Amino acid sequence: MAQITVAEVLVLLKEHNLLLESQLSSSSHPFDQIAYNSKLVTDNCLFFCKGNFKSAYLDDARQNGATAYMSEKTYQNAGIPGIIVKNIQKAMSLVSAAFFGFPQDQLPTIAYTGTKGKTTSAYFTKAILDQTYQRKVALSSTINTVVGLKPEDVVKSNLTTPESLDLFTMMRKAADNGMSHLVMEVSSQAYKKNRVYGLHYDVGVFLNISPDHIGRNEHPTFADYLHCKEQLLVNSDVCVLNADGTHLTDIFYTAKATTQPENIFIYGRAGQNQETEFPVDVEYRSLKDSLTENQIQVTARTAKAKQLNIDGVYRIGIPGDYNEGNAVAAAITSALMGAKPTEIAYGLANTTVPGRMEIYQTHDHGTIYVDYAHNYGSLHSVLDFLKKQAPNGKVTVITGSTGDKGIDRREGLGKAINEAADQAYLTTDDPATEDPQQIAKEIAAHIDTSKVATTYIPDRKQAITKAVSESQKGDLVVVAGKGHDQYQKINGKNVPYEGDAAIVKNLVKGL
Ligand SMILES: CC(=O)N[C@H]1[C@@H](OP(=O)(O)OP(=O)(O)OC[C@H]2O[C@@H](n3ccc(=O)[nH]c3=O)[C@H](O)[C@@H]2O)O[C@H](CO)[C@@H](O)[C@@H]1O[C@H](C)C(=O)N[C@@H](C)C(=O)N[C@H](CCC(=O)O)C(=O)O
Ligand SMILES: Nc1ncnc2c1ncn2[C@@H]1O[C@H](COP(=O)(O)OP(=O)(O)OP(=O)(O)O)[C@@H](O)[C@H]1O
Repeated sequence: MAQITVAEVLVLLKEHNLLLESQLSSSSHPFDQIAYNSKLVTDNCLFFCKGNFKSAYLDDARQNGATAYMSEKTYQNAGIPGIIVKNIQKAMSLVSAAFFGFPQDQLPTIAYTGTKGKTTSAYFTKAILDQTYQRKVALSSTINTVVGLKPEDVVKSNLTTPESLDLFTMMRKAADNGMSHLVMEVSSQAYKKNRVYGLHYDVGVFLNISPDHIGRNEHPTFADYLHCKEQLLVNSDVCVLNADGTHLTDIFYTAKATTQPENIFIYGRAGQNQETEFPVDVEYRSLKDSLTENQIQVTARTAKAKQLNIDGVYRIGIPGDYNEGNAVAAAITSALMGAKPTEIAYGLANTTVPGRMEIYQTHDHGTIYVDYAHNYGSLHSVLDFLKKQAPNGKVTVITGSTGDKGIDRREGLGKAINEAADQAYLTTDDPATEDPQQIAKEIAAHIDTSKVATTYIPDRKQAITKAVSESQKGDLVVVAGKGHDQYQKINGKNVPYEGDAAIVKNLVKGL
């Protein structure tokens, strides 16, 4: 049973210079539970007060069995003693790791960060390593969290990277279930909010960065966004970097500050004019990229890369030329964890990722793609790819954009549509407290509507139905932004929604 004593908590906090005051004397009395949500508190619990906290939650926690609290401020009438710390998020992460017995020591971890491709790369990696390690690969991703082999060990995720206490809980379960590795996505918010403070990874991958998540409640500036993402490299033993993205020099020197260059692997597309003074270790070239799959040739260029033993031709079961880079990242990280080329080949050919370039064929109408693209970088990649693949077919996109966050996405989506789509249906996507029609207008402001026929249909299902049923053979229709999400976030509520994939799946039956 997981436990931690008061003395252990205090030593840990002192070691990290986080302790301000303790109203508890250092003792070997253990806490049986730790929690940050008062509703989940049980007997003899150490309760963390963090975030948008109300003192009523502390009363609730005490009534449910909390015997001490930890917080950045003192609550005079708490009725239980407090441990006051400089930074509650950092303290909670450190205490959670210790409470659960440092599960990361039993679970070699591959972590992905990047503006785009984290989920896809994580799924590729899990599919490969599942071959090598008899499916015993745990996963922490935006879509699902996997801690074991039973159906109940797979649950839907709430965040891309969970709160620290939840992350260490899942890692403990995975280790106890005999899982051999963990593949996880690490968002920039996870660093901003210290959800992964103190966690080290065996391999950390920096996929790419482009402006996103900048604004209210997220990152104040691009520099802050980049800084947060780069923390993954500072906390990784081996770093894998993509030469095809921007800011490589900055990213490389961040990695080099804590990692020997022989443990830094750079991969890139052959013939690409990369922004790099560093040699590319693993090069790939596209042999085939079609509307249904890719094929790549991977070649090691340096001595350390040759030791990975991954040279060869690989088929990738998910379309989109940008998935070639995601696949190479997964091949490198899997090889570092012991995967053989046959296992890499199987994993890359057989991975599917819910809501990422899912293909739905019709008999007499167009081909429909359900994809999670919801900013400039991703929508541009998808539309650009499809336009190149079907120069004579019409490319139609159905999309909206979120309210109250990612405001700059509206311009980005409009730009991407303007560059490569022939037709756009603007609709609703998690408008929160905003008016979806106003959001659509802001997207449309960046579209030359004399060139790209643009229509606003508020009901998302109606917009999808119209676009799909009007498409002709050879046309390509992209339903972008929501994938399998089964809700619309409206005025603080998750309003049930069928999901793009479910709607399209039903629609194409009769077409
Ligand atoms: C702004 C922000 O980061 N908020 C996160 C934060 O919220 P918070 O700590 O302020 O929590 P809160 O819900 O306001 O409640 C305050 C505290 O009171 C407690 N409480 C509350 C009610 C009660 O009855 N009793 C009680 O004890 C809560 O458990 C909590 O500890 O901690 C919560 C988990 O503990 C997160 O769910 C929440 O993420 C919000 C919802 C969120 O969606 N964040 C997004 C921006 C995010 O992190 N996204 C990234 C992906 C983006 C990317 O790709 O970069 C992600 O990793 O998912
Ligand atoms: N390497 C890439 N470069 C550009 N676009 C990509 C890349 N990989 C995936 N995409 C696009 O981004 C979308 C989201 O991909 P994925 O879920 O793998 O990324 P993510 O980093 O997990 O995204 P998010 O943070 O939005 O959850 C895909 O549906 C696809 O449109």
